[in-house]
Amino acid sequence: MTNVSIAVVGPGAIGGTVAAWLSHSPSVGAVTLCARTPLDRLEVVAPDGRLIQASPRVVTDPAQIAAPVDWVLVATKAYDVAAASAWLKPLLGPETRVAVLQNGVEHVERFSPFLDADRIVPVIVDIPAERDAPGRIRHRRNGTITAPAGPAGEAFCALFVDEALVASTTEDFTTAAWTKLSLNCVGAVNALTRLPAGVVREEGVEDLMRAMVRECVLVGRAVGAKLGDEVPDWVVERTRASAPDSVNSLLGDRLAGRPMEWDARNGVIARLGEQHGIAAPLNAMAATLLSVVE
Ligand SMILES: NC(=O)C1=CN([C@@H]2O[C@H](COP(=O)(O)OP(=O)(O)OC[C@H]3O[C@@H](n4cnc5c(N)ncnc54)[C@H](OP(=O)(O)O)[C@@H]3O)[C@@H](O)[C@H]2O)C=CC1
Ligand SMILES: CC(C)(CO)C(=O)C(=O)O
Repeated sequence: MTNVSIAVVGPGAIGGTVAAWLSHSPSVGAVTLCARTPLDRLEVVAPDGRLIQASPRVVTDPAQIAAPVDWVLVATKAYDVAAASAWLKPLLGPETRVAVLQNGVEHVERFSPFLDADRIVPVIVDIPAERDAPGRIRHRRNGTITAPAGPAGEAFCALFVDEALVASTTEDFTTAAWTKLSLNCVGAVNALTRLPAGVVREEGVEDLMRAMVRECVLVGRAVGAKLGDEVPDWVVERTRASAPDSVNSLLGDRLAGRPMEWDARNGVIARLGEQHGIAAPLNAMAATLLSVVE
């Protein structure tokens, strides 16, 4: 398919990065940014230092949408989904699909109150990106995008052509989502300490992170994810490999005084753990403390 029309709801760190790259994709026609805070254009510093620029149409009110699009990409934070859903009505035609680019494991559940579940394409993004100002983003390292196998997931992945964002489908989306949640749950350590990735090098922090991930692994297995015993070590290695000054999106929210995705990233482990008789006290504590300090 060529000349695909796309609307990105929530052009922040992830939405802005993806929109900038898609604006240069040969299969993509018009890109529209559905923003809460106005922005003039996108400038993304790519992992190799290139400046990727794009000037898509920016709208700040659903009334400004004149026609439906082929794809809606929602990249707001999980806690902004209800407000973001106001964009859906004018953007949806009979064939429109909605890709949800968010962290957590509840992409479909989050959007089900607002739209038919068969239109929703849940997407896992592993793209470290930091927004310095509206439309100004540092895309720190080449990223991956993972969607479920099937025609919709494949059509979505086909939009991405640059090696900076490698998109692929998986037959086992549950495992992909819980693997990413394993990585994300330890972000609470950064948000609670207000320290970037380098905090992993402080005494005792690696062990705390492994223990948090072990809870995630046990709950993930209970809901069908295939997570090996090596996942806690993998998370620590990945965190150690990040630039010590890199700021994950949870810490980014805390530093900016915004709400935080403590429920989507830690609370969910405790909630689903409780349903399956698995205690997850570290993640429960992280969620509670983050809810208090936000
Ligand atoms: N940043 C990262 O490195 C990664 C983030 N993620 C996940 O991706 C998702 C998005 O995160 P991220 O890009 O960091 O978040 P950001 O806070 O950078 O961006 C979210 C954007 O959504 C906008 N928004 C909120 N409500 C609305 C609304 N009603 N209508 C239109 N726009 C709205 C915000 O507007 P405003 O400009 O007013 O704040 C902001 O531009 C999260 O689930 C996160 O966990 C996943 C992988 C990596
Ligand atoms: C793992 C990481 C840091 C980047 O993909 C992320 O998911 C986030 O910042 O929320």
